[in-house]
Parts: sequence; C-alpha cells; structure tokens
Amino acid sequence: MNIKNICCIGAGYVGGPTMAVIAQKCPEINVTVVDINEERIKAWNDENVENIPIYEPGLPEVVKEARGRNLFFSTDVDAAIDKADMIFISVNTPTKTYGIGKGMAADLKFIELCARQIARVAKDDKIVVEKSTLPVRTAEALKNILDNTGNGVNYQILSNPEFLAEGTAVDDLMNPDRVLIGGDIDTAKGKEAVDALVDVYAHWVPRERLLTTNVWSSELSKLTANAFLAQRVSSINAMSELCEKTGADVNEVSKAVGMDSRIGAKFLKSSVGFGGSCFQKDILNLVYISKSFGLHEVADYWEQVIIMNDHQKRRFAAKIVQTLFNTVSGKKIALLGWAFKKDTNDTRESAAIYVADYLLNEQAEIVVYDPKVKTEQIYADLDYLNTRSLEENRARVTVVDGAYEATKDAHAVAVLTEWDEFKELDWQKIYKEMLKPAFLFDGRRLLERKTKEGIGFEFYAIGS
Ligand SMILES: NC(=O)c1ccc[n+]([C@@H]2O[C@H](COP(=O)([O-])OP(=O)(O)OC[C@H]3O[C@@H](n4cnc5c(N)ncnc54)[C@H](O)[C@@H]3O)[C@@H](O)[C@H]2O)c1
Ligand SMILES: O=c1ccn([C@@H]2O[C@H](COP(=O)(O)OP(=O)(O)O[C@H]3O[C@H](CO)[C@@H](O)[C@H](O)[C@H]3O)[C@@H](O)[C@H]2O)c(=O)[nH]1
Repeated sequence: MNIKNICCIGAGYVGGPTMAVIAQKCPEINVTVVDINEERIKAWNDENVENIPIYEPGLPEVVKEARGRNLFFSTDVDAAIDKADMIFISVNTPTKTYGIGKGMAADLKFIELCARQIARVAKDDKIVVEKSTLPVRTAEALKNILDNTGNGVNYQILSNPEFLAEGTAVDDLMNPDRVLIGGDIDTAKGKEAVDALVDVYAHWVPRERLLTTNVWSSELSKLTANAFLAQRVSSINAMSELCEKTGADVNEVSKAVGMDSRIGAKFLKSSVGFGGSCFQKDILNLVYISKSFGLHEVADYWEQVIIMNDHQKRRFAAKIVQTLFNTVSGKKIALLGWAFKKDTNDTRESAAIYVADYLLNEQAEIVVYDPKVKTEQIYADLDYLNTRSLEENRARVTVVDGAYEATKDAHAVAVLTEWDEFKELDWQKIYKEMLKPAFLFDGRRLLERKTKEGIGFEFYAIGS
C-alpha cells in the first residue's frame, strides 16, 4: 500500500519537525499538519521561515524546502483527516491536573478528542499512528472509540513513538538510532499497515534501523527509554552531591565510569536537574501504571528518579542562599538561561523555573537573560506555579536582552542553561560590574573554574 496523503494532528515540538522531515524526504507524499491553535499555525506559515514557532537548529531550511510543495500547515482538521490515508496523532499528553491520577497519570483527553474527530469525519479506511507518548495499552482504547463511534470504516492502529530530543531534533530525525513501529503484525491488514509506515521511513532510514514489534511493546518501550535516560541523569546527580562532600569531581567520575563500554559515556553530565516536557511526565506515568497493577516496588524504584531530581534543583538553589551569608533578601541574582537545555526555546519543566521560585520565596530580586525564551513565557512559567500573585512575579523578576545587563550590579550569577554563548562572555567585565564578593554558580559545569577563580569570582560548580 502506497501512502499518498498524511495528516498529522498537533503542530507542536514533535508534529512540526517530524512532519517537515517526512515531507522533505518523501516529496511524493502530501503532508498536512493541523492544529486547533490558530496562532501556532499562522507562525508555521509565516513568510519568513525564521519565525516558525519552534526554535530548532536546521529546521527553517527543511521547512523552507518542503512548505508549499508537499508540506502544509492548516487549522482545517476535518479536511485533512478526510483526505489522509495515514493520520498521525501528535497532540500533547500532559500529566493530569485533576481527578483520578492527578499529578501522576497522563491526561488523554486530547487523544480521545482526536479519536472522536477521526471517527466522525473518516469515510474510508485509515491507518492511525500514535506519535504522542502514551501509556501502554492506549491503542486498545483508541480502537474501541474508533470502531464504536465511527462510520463503519476499517482502522489500523500503529504505535510509532518519537525519540527526538529538542535542540537536536532535525539531526535525530534525519539519523535516528532506530524507528520503532508497533502494530498488529499477526493479521494481514495489520502487517500491511506496518509495512506502509516502514516504507515511509525507508525513504531515508536504513532498513535495519526500522524495528517492528507488537503495539504494547512499542508503547512501553518509549516510557522505558525515557525512564532509563532520566535515571542516568539522576544517578550522576546523586553522585555529584557525594563528590562535593569528598573532594571527588563529578566530571572526572563520569568520564571514568563512562569509558566502561558496558556503561557508555552519554547522558552522564551532572546538572542542576533535568527538565523538559517528557522525562518527569513519562516517569510519573510509568509509576502510575505500575501502581495500578499493584507493582509497588516497581513504582517506588522509578519514583526515586524524580525525587532525586527535585532534590537536585532544590539543593542548588539552597546552596546559593547559604553561600550568600544565608540570605538573598533584596539581593539581585542574575540567572543566565531559562530554557531546559541549550538550542531550544522550550521551557517546560525547566530547572530554572524552580530555582527562581525558590529564590523568590527567599525574597531575592531576579534578573533573567535567555537568548531564545520570550519574556511572556518566563512570567507564564512562574505564574503557573501559583506561588505568588502575577503582580509580584512581575515586580520581582526582570527579563533583559543581554547577559551584561543581567549581571551588572548583581550579588550573584547562576548559569542554568548551557548556552554556548555563556562560555564566550567577557567574564572579566562581568566581574568588574558585579557587587563584591562576586558569586558565580555554575549549574551546568559549563565554565572553567581556574580562569573564573583567577578573575576573582567566588566560584561554585555542581559536583566539585
Ligand atoms: N517535545 C518532545 O521533545 C517530545 C519528544 C518525543 C515525544 N513527545 C511526545 O509527543 C507528544 C506531543 O508533544 P509536543 O512537545 O509536540 O507537544 P506540544 O504541546 O508542543 O504540541 C501539541 C499540539 O497539539 C495541539 N492539539 C491538542 N489537541 C488537539 C486537537 N484535538 N486537535 C488539533 N490539535 C490539537 C496543541 O494545540 C499543540 O499545538 C506528547 O505526547 C509528548 O510526550 C515529545
Ligand atoms: O547528561 C545529561 C543529559 C541531559 N540532561 C538534562 O536532561 C534534560 C532532558 O534532555 P534531553 O533528553 O537531551 O532532551 P529532551 O528533548 O527532553 O529529550 C528526551 O525526551 C524526549 C521526549 O520524550 C525523547 O524523545 C528523547 O529521546 C529524550 O532524550 C535536559 O534538561 C538536559 O539538560 C542532563 O542534565 N544531563
């Protein structure tokens, strides 16, 4: 079966880049990305390709090549569903904020709305692809809705979780370690659907990296991969605290450990704590699923990854307060970086939000500079925590356009995102314009201790 028309519901951090790359690599397939968020679609269609709503290195070039040729962004969800042979669901699946499973389970209301919309609109057979990260066995619920509320057409449900990381999305999509496709491979129709999706990716991904499994393995593998990755970060962060007490250096430990080929070097960088929209949400979801099956030891095991991460964020903020003679009240603290990692404008669950909130509770005056994050986003992130009034957040937090403006007259500077440009700053100038003693806290192990201490900074870096 040859796919001619793809529709993707959800034009976010996954739907946008993923579909742009599919469209670029498969010029004979029409790809329409739809979203209910009109502003987002407008930005994807902005004449100036630099204004697309997601900042990802290399993405503007891909969009430029395919947009208007075989890549389209639209708010007409019904029309795109109607036309498509294959529909990707790439909507958000945040942690539930109400009711049963509040604070743990994935909220599947957006997924269900998509299923009901597909069922209402579809007049011919469709392959429905779960691109969103979902609890294991969600495909069953999707099929139930589609089969019972649909127009009697045949649906095949595939699971095709996305493994891209933000900041490197285009490269991850162009050269994936593997593409995972879960389907009903024991039936002829199921196998045909899996083959159709394999053929799409085979345009550019070597066949040996196209991995097919049953649907449940595919759904669960995505949660497992994120849990393992986050666990590595929490493991090295746990060691960072021990390093600080013992004179060991976490970078040296991480290098020594990572050179063991059984362990591997990646994802062993100690930090102020992992952020991003996925790790915490997906582990909480895993914990919830485990508990719902009565697997309490399994649940506790994974929950510890989150507990450690929360501790790391808190302990970094507490270190700032302790070092500044146990009070930051009325003191200006400059935060360099707000995004959850470099090369993205995404701030979801960024450690910076929690560090700022902690310092604000200690009555600090916060000044933030991030090269890609918009001012409204920074306020929105703080408001979302509901710790203090919107007015107070605006009165106590200032967002500026440059690092020198942020650090001038500050009591302390904290590096919270590993943006390359922070390495290149004129730290001599920053030191000169700060209050003394000038405290510098490196939450990313980005800066070299020797040169900073040479300038005169009181320097603290995570894990040493
Ligand atoms: N962000 C990542 O790096 C990443 C990586 C892999 C997997 N994932 C998973 O992919 C999914 C999407 O994540 P994201 O970061 O792209 O989210 P996102 O919030 O950036 O985008 C989701 C989009 O879906 C739209 N939407 C929601 N309901 C809709 C509906 N009924 N009809 C049309 N549009 C609708 C929203 O308006 C939003 O623009 C999540 O399940 C996430 O866990 C994310
Ligand atoms: O050694 C490391 C590696 C990462 N991090 C932090 O961990 C967080 C997550 O980073 P990363 O995994 O690179 O970015 P994400 O975009 O969140 O990607 C993760 O989450 C996605 C969503 O599910 C998956 O698709 C990806 O495979 C998975 O890496 C960030 O705050 C990083 O700063 C560290 O502190 N130390």
